[in-house]
This record gives sequence, C-alpha cells and structure tokens, in this order.
Amino acid sequence: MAEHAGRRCCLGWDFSTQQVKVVAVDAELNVFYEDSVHFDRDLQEFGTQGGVHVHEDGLTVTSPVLMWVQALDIILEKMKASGFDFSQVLALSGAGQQHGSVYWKAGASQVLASLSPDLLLHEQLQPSRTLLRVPPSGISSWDVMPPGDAGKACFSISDCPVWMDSSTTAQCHQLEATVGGAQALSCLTGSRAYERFTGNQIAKLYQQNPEAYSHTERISLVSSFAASLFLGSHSPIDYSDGSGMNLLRIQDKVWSQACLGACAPHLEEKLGLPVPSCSVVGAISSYFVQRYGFPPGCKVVAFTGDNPASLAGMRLEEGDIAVSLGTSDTLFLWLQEPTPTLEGHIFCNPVDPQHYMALLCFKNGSLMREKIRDELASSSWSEFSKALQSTEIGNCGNLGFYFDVMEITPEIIGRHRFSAENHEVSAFPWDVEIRALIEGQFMAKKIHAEGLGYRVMPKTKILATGGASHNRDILQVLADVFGTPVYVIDTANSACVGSAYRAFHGLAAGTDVPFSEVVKLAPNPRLAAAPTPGASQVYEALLQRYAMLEQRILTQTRGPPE
Ligand SMILES: O=C(CO)[C@@H](O)[C@H](O)CF
Repeated sequence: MAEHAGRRCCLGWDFSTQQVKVVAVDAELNVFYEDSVHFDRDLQEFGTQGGVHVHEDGLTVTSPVLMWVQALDIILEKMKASGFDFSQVLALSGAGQQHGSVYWKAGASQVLASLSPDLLLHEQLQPSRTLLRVPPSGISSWDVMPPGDAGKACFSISDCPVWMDSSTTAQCHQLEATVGGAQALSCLTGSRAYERFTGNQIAKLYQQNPEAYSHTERISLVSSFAASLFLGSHSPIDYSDGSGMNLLRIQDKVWSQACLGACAPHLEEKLGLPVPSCSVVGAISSYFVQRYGFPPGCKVVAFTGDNPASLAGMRLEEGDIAVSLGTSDTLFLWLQEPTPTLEGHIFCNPVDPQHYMALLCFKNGSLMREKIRDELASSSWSEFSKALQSTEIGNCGNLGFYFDVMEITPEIIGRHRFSAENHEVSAFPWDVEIRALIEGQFMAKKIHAEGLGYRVMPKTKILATGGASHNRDILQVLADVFGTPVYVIDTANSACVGSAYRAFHGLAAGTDVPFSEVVKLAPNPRLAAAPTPGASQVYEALLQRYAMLEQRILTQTRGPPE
C-alpha cells in the first residue's frame, strides 16, 4: 500500500472496446500503477462479446453505456481498496474508442453536477431502481438503501453505436451527396464517409428514433463522455477525436454546417464547441474529491480517441511513422500538410494543434504473413527469416501482391505476381515468394503514406509495434524500403500512457511548452534495424513499378479510375 503513497502523478484512462484501463505515471514518467476491468469477464451481466453486442442484422454493433460507467466504478473502488493515494493526482486525461457516440438525455447535466459521494456512479446514472449505498469509507458492506431516491435516466438510448457498426451506408451516401462527393467530404473532414463515423450514426438515430434524438440534450464521443464523468458536466469534444465524425472541418477546426445539416437538425447545440486536444476542460468534480480524495485542483485535460492517444504514447514526432504490425497493419503518420484522399483518415494532431495525423489500415497484415509462413516455411518463423536472409534486396525485380481477403488499401483481392519484365507469373520459388510478400507489404505502406502527403525527412524514424515487430529480418526489410531506421516500442498501454503524458502536457497549458519537451524523460525506443547502404536506390525504381502494377490490377478488377 505504501507503494502508491505520496507520489505526485497523472492518470491516463482508456475506455476501449473490450475494457477500461488506467495507468498512473509519476513526474519522472514512470508507470507505477495500472489496472483494468474487462467487460466480458468482469461485467458478465451485460452479456457482451469482445465488449460489444452484434445485432441480428449483422451490421449494427453497440455497447451498453452503463457497462462503461460501472467499469469505472469498479476500477476506482479497486484503486481505493489498494490504498492508491488519489490526493497526489495532479491531472488526468484519457482516450476512448473512436467514433462511438453517447446520447445524454435532457436533465443529465443536472444529475452529473449533483452526484452523491455516498453512491456509485452507475447507480445514479441509470434509470430508477433500488439503490445501493456504499459509505465513503469504502465497500465494507453493501447496504441496500430504501427505494427512496431513485436514479434518473441520463441516457436517451442505453446501447451506444461503436466503431464496429457498419449499418449506416445509406446515411454515408446521403452525406457525400450533400457535400459534393466522397473526395469533397474527404477534403473537408479528413475522410470520405465511413459507416462507423459518428455523423452518419447520428443521422441514423435521428431517422430511426426521432423521439430519442429530440430528448437528447448532448451527444458525446466515448472520449468526451468519459471526460464528462470526471468533470461532473458535459465535456467538449476535442479536435482530434472530433476528426473521426465526418462533421469537423479539419483545416479551420469548426463544425461543417453542411455536414451538420445533412445529418440531423439542431445538431451543433447538441455537440457543443470542439476544443484543442491539449485543453484543460475543467477541474475534477466534487464527487471524486469527496468519495476518493482527489485534490479539488486536479485538472481534467480533454480526452481524445484511442489512436490519437496512442500516437502521444509512442511520442511520435514530426516526420515519424508508427507501424502496428498486427492482424491488420495500421500506419500512424505525423503530417504537416495532409493530402486527403479516398483512402485512410486524416485527423487533427492530438499534441500539436497546427499539424495532423493520419491512419492507414492494411487488412492483409499478419493474416497473410502467417499464411505464407505456413504454406512455404513449414509454419516456422526461423525458416521464414532464412528466406529473407537468403534473397537479395529488391528480389531480382520480382514483385508480389498478396490479398487473401479484400484489401482496404487499396481495394484489391487475390495474389498477383510479376517478373522483372512486368509479366504476370503464376508462382515464385518459396524464398522469392516470402521476400515478395514482405517487400510488397512495406512498399504499399510507403506509396500510400506518400499519397496522404507523408514525406520521409532526414530525422524520420519508424516505430514498429505488434507481433511481427519481434522478427528482426522483417524489420530489416521495413528499414530498407523506407530508408530509415526502425525502432521497436512496447505499446501495450500506449493509449493510457499517452493520455497520462497529455495530462502532464495539460498542466503546462498556456506556457507553450511543446509536448516533446514534456515527455523527454520517457523511456526511449530501442533501435532494431538500420537501412542497408544502397537499399534506397534499389527500392526507388521498384516503388515506381509497384505503384504502376497496383494501378494495373485495380484497372483490371474495377475498370479505369473515375
Ligand atoms: O475505427 C477505428 C479507427 O478509425 C478503430 O481503431 C477504433 O478507434 C478502435 F477503438
């Protein structure tokens, strides 16, 4: 218990798809406390799978908002029972799964502002039922209160749409038509219309449940919803997570009136004004001071999306790229001048309000690497590595495209192989095939990153994370294709840790201290691979051929570009 006593710190929260997680980070940026509540395991009464409910239509995906509230209650009670010294918390911030939306019912702000410290949050935010009183001294006994003060319903709908939902295609088409097409919407908001993006979800709610919409006083993202719980009032949406709604003009950081109007009436007043992601949105509410012992001056820094928070946790800097090599591969880019396209997503940068970040998702990531490993390298990563070691950089001009499921970036499916003379061939020798897979995956990443406006800079570094980042030979190809050093970093808690870093940055608010200065004491990533001399020249020519052949496949499969 003494371990957590007297250690001034910031808290970082992550309200993700499957759990609520918290870390405590001290002034030297060491993580000294972490805990989590897993929805499926610890809140089984809600019956989620992977933290969500997939509806019968197979398209609608929601999560119960009260599950998120109850998870926060559990974590805070566990921290309290463990002797965590809340009085040392200087500030807190957090992250939420992007695009999800919470609909606060008229009157919710009064409930938020008058929470009783004798009760748990979820007992006061849920519809009226018998309440449990847990004295501030902690959970010594669950005394059942007389029916008396029943909680008031605070939410217009109890099941919130989340990022896995894909039921709003009609609303996406309506939105794009309103603003002049997919590319016009992308230039305006950073992305073409996506089913999971919040504006389209709001449009669906308004069209299918107008009564719930009319009873809604405030619409939050998961991030700003979580911040509201700590604030005791509605927290504003931050620029970075707000960029995932198809509603925010990413250049001038204001709501697009055209997009708002296309989705639902009176929407701006339900959203409130967006704020810079580094904003201090207020002090923690008295509920947390009285029940848990937070200091009254504990600052709440705007919460943001999980991916922007991860960018902060990885301490990405201008020109850097983070490559998450997981089931699907995700690229995090830091951009100064974005070029919005029909691929990927441009968000306002969470730690530098003048800049941007981008996300690019490649669905055929580890899925393909493991399949080729099983087919050609006896399911052995060491055999897989031997193939990379025994084949030369540039693979003698052989190029491959490997998409066993429909790829997102770009929309291609199937396996396509080309000789040095650009003739399509049906097979490669096993070792050539392995190198063609890895070189092709990384050349695609470089080409599509540059399509979004990314440029490798002299100080650029690549931060690799995820399962495949444990294979040094794969990272060597990544370093060679990009011509930049590759570092590895543990990102298990990147959204939480990034949120704690952002809380520290919020403490310096108004002093113009850059985020990089605030986090300079954080552990540095480890160098894993440096580019091979001469590799850049080989890939400079190969990249041009790869881009040309990718266009050839696209034309063959979907006709000439519009
Ligand atoms: O939809 C996504 C990003 O656009 C996902 O990464 C969610 O943020 C995961 F929670």
